[in-house]
This record gives sequence, structure tokens and C-alpha cells, in this order.
Amino acid sequence: MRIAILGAGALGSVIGGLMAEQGIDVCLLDVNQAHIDAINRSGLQLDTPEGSRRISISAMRPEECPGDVELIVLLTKIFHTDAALAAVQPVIDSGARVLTIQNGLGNVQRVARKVPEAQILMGSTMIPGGYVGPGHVSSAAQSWTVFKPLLDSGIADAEAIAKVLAPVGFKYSAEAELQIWQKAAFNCAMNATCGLIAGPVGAIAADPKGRALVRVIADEVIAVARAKAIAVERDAVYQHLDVALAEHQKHKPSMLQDLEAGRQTEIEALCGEVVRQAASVKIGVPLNTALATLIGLKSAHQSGRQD
Ligand SMILES: NC(=O)C1=CN([C@@H]2O[C@H](COP(=O)(O)OP(=O)(O)OC[C@H]3O[C@@H](n4cnc5c(N)ncnc54)[C@H](OP(=O)(O)O)[C@@H]3O)[C@@H](O)[C@H]2O)C=CC1
Ligand SMILES: CC(C)(CO)C(=O)C(=O)O
Repeated sequence: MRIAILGAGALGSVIGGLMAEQGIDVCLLDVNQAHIDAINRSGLQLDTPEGSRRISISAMRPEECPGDVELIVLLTKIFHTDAALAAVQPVIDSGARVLTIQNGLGNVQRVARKVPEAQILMGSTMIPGGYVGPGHVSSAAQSWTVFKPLLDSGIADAEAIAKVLAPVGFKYSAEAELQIWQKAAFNCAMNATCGLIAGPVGAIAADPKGRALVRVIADEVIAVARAKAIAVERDAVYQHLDVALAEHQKHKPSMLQDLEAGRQTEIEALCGEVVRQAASVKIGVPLNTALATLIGLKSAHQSGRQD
């Protein structure tokens, strides 16, 4: 099965590199020309706790995606989804499946604007990725990825894909939709807080007040999900937080990486979306409201742009 990673930045390059190391037939699609050129010239440098190595993998622009790709793993930032999918539309029209494992809420609806429902897979990942520079990424820890098809008619195909991707920790899960909410609860707490304090996950882990705060922020998201009859498990969310606080201490969450690079953040698909959904079920989410506003203000102050 030929696979393409669409959006090969911090996380996409890590996942693509891990796949290539396992002998999976994978290529990277991105618009960062310096990154593409460096990978094609000298290989992808991947730093993990197991060591630093160079991995041979081909990188190209999305419009150059090979026509026989059967699975596209979507890992652009969510506000680049439309443009990225448009560039690979001929491959989608040939039947390629698209798996979104982006953070945040509403990804499936965005993908469905360009991809037939029968070709959509959705999921969530805890694998951390950091962009060091052109051709060079890092990952602080190994972790899981779960996914399922949007339509039940795709379950057999999704299970077949899971077998191919098992060496990099991808699993089929009937609960993937629930996991997307659980991961969003985690990200509202962890990414927005690290973004505000401008420190890695370890900066929260270092202080019991920080560890308590992220749980209370996540609790608001859990309350909204439950009011919408989505059976989010508090223990599962707390476990994600505990894993990150223990194992991702050096990791800068993607939102902090964006703020440091002066880029748009995904705050509107995280705390911002929670605020909107909370209003629809008449629940107050003061911490998520404050975080959405503060990250928006910080972005605007740094770059003159409002996310
Ligand atoms: N980083 C992490 O640890 C984790 C990230 N995630 C999620 O994964 C997704 C990706 O995050 P991350 O890897 O950090 O993001 P990055 O910004 O590092 O990577 C996204 C890449 O997509 C590229 N891109 C932009 N527009 C297009 C386009 N039209 N076509 C193809 N590529 C494009 C970007 O190029 P350019 O920079 O030039 O715009 C960049 O190289 C996000 O939804 C994030 O929340 C989930 C779990 C962990
Ligand atoms: C890697 C992780 C889970 C943060 O610890 C993440 O989701 C992010 O950085 O966006």
C-alpha cells in the first residue's frame, strides 16, 4: 500500500520517517520547499530518545503526489486542510482514502468538503513532533494513534490499513470518535497553557498547581461533550494528561511551536470551538473562554493577526 503524508511538518515528518524506517511505502507532501529540498538531498534527520538518524524518504509538493497513492494521512494544520486537499484532488478522485489525525474538533466536516464520505478515516494521535529545521525533526516519545472510517462500510479496509501501520503504533478503534474529543480536552488544556506560559510540557509538570489546572480546563471540555451525549471518559483524559506530564516534558506542544514561529494557531478548533459548543448546550466554560481569548490576543499582539 502506497501512503502519502500530506503536511510533513513537525508531526507529519516524524510519522512519515517512522513509517519509512519500518519499510512502509511512504512519501512526504509539503509546501516548505527548503524542507523538501533538504530531505531529498540528505535524507530526513529524525531525533528520538532512541537516537538520531537519517532516513531515506522522498519529499515533494502536494501537486506532485504519485497517482497510485492509496492512503493520504492528513497532517497539515487544520486551517490548511482545504488548500492541501485541493492540491491532491486527482488522487482523491482516483479513490485514495484520507485519514485525518489532526488535533481539534470539526476535522471530518472540513475533510468532507473535498473527499467523499466513503473515503474518509478519522482518528487521533499522541505522538509528539518537533520541527528543528529544514530536513530535521524530533520526537520526545513513542505513542499511540487510533482511527476508524467515517462510514461503517469502510471497517474492513480500515482494519487492513491498521495491519500495515501497526509497526508505527496505529490501531483501528471503534472508539476513535470518542478519542478525538478526549484528545481535544487534553489539547485545550495542555496546548493553550503551554502556549500562554511559553514553556514545554515539563513547565506544567514541575508545579502541582499547573498539574491541577490542566485537569480543571479539561473538565470543562468533558462537561460539554457529555452534555452533547458524547460519553467522554474523565479517567482517559486524565491519563493522557499524566502520560504527557511524565513523558513529554521536553516537548513544546504544536500551539507553542506556532506561537514561537509567529504562525496562526489552532486555538479556534480547540478552546474556541469548545466555547461555541458550550453555548449551544448552555454550559459555562470560563477557563476555555479565557484561554481562547488570551491565545487570540497573544497571537494578535505578536503578529498583528487575529486567529
Ligand atoms: N506537533 C505535534 O506534536 C502534534 C501535532 N498534532 C496535530 O497535527 C497537525 C500538524 O501539526 P504539526 O506537524 O505540529 O504542524 P506543522 O506546522 O509543523 O506542519 C504542518 C506542515 O504542513 C505544511 N503545509 C501548509 N500548507 C500546506 C498545503 N497546502 N499542503 C501541504 N502542506 C502544507 C506546513 O508548511 P509551512 O510551515 O510552510 O506552512 C508544515 O510543513 C495539527 O493538527 C496538530 O495539532 C497532533 C499531535 C501532536
Ligand atoms: C504531542 C501532544 C500530545 C502534546 O503533548 C500534542 O498533541 C501536541 O503537541 O499538539
